[in-house]
Amino acid sequence: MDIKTVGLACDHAGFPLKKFVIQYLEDHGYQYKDYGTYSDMSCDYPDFAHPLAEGIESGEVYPGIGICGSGEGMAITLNKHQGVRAGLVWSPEISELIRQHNDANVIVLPGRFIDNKTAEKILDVFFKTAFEGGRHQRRIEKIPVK
Ligand SMILES: O=C(CO)[C@H](O)[C@H](O)[C@H](O)COP(=O)(O)O
Repeated sequence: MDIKTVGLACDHAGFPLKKFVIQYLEDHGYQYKDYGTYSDMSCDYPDFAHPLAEGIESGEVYPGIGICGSGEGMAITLNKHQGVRAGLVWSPEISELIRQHNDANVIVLPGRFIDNKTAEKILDVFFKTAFEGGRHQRRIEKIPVK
């Protein structure tokens, strides 16, 4: 994938894993923009998911990484935006598939259910995997609500 500035968003439950992800991005030389939250104080994931989605839709960031406890709240909110294809990922295999088949522009991680090592493997695969196009292009074109 053609990485520009990586967009980040999390809630309090995703904050510990986001700190690890930021270190990962810095270690690999990736630029990033962090839409918050910036601590583990209890907060509401939509307040950070919507700004990330808007950053994806405007082209300010690509790709995005969303993190909350289960990943579900982030994924549900991000996918309300027509320009976002966010995939919830818990294994490297799913990470590969959301790029190959779904051309996901945001990866969502369940911060309370994966460890740092697994997150690292998931991100390695996400960043290096290309969209396959073909039949999958036809399918993603049918996703937006007319
Ligand atoms: O959105 C979620 C669940 O679908 C996330 O996992 C949240 O991080 C979680 O709900 C936060 O829970 P908490 O009890 O308020 O810490």
